[in-house]
Amino acid sequence: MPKGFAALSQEYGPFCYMRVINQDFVFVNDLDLAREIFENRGAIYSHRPRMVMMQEVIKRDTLLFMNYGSDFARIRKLVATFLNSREAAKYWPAQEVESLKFVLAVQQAPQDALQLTRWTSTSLIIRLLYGIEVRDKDDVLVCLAEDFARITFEATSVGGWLVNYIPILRHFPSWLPGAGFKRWAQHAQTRMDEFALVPYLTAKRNIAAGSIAPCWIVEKLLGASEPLTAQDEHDIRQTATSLYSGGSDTISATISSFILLMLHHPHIQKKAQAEIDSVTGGEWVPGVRDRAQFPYVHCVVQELVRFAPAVPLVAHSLHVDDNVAGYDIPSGAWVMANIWTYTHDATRYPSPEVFAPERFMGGAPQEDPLGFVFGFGRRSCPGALLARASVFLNVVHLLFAFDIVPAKDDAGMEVLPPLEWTDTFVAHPVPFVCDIRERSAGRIRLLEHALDSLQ
Ligand code: HEM
Repeated sequence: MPKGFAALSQEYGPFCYMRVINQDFVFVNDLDLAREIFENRGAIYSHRPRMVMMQEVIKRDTLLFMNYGSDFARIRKLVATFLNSREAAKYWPAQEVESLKFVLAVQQAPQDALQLTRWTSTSLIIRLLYGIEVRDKDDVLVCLAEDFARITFEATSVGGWLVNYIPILRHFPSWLPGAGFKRWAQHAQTRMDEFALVPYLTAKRNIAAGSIAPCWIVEKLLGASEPLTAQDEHDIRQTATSLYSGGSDTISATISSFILLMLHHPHIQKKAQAEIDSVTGGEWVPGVRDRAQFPYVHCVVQELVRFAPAVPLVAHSLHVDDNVAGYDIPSGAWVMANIWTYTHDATRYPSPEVFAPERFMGGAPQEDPLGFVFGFGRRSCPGALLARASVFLNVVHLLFAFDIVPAKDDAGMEVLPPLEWTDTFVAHPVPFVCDIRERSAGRIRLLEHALDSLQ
């Protein structure tokens, strides 16, 4: 999908307009224009489009789907009590624990590396929000996060549901012929309710039993100076669900992309490992506070999010007609930030199809994609700092411990999986196999020791 939309941009330029049935779509294909629209004109362009299936049939009210207004402001303010730049370092120890657990689990079951990326990202967010430990990759909370991501994609896919274009259909009873979408929605709603309620009710039970680890929910439920109203509790639950849904799939996709890209670029893998080895001597395990000592690893992370942005396309909307650079943008249009196109713009990133961390080094580095792959303006990703620290940790710990190499087929030939990504809202590499080999037993012992000292 992103490549398809990028092709549209090459054909039609910085703006591309299309109408599907009765719905207007505007693709913003140029980064400067995106900044003008989503940042300078953020007071107008911070709504989300009307997505009837998601918002009104399945009735999801997570932050990602909320309109800009007073409810949004209230939830975003609560989000800021969990994620803000002053408190980011507070989470580093937990992030280091989760990253080390992840790498040690990969050592035990390298064939499960991709599923383990889902486990580690879900585990981190669940632990910080709800104080619950997610024990393994088959845990119900990991499955719920996976289902949430799948249902979100299916419910919001453009052209997927007639009800998105003819909203009155949402009033059809589910037994009528042609109302199969209602039955699908009922199932989706049940699953999404479970996603919101299972961790929340588990945390509340643990609070009642006096057996909960420090976490955001405890701070909010027990730390309030006045008794909580039903609205307060609803907001706390909604905020936690918003963060759980925003955080689990995106980091997992980024780390899976990293593994795939390392298979294709062994010389870059070796260069990053050489940096890690020269700094650590292979004798200590890096943490978040050591980031500045690994400039090349940082460039690998920048190139990773440029080459394979986890969220390649983002929809904003507006509630008044507007005109930008001579183009009319009608009220209610889906105004799409075509992030994949910005990261593959050859005028900004020469030879964009080449994976080259070196583009961010030297006296004239190319623009840092971390400045825009998390979105724009008032809707930009609140989890960016947390994500940046976790991606760094996962990358540096994987490279410290392993060589990531192609698997071999029955004839002993190396199999290099294709560089292909799913066309879902969060883009994962198409599932692939690879071989992940320990660099030395001593390094694994160091990781175990680092984990013991943090727990
Ligand atoms: C590599 C990891 C991540 C990437 C690439 C990413 C990217 C994005 C993007 C592009 C948006 C939409 C911004 C816009 O509309 O302009 C977004 C929204 C959001 N993200 Fe992230 N994200 C990541 C990790 C996280 C994490 C770890 C969390 C939570 C802990 C999170 C929570 C959210 C939420 C709640 C929203 C909705 C914000 C709103 O609608 O106001 N994200 N993210």
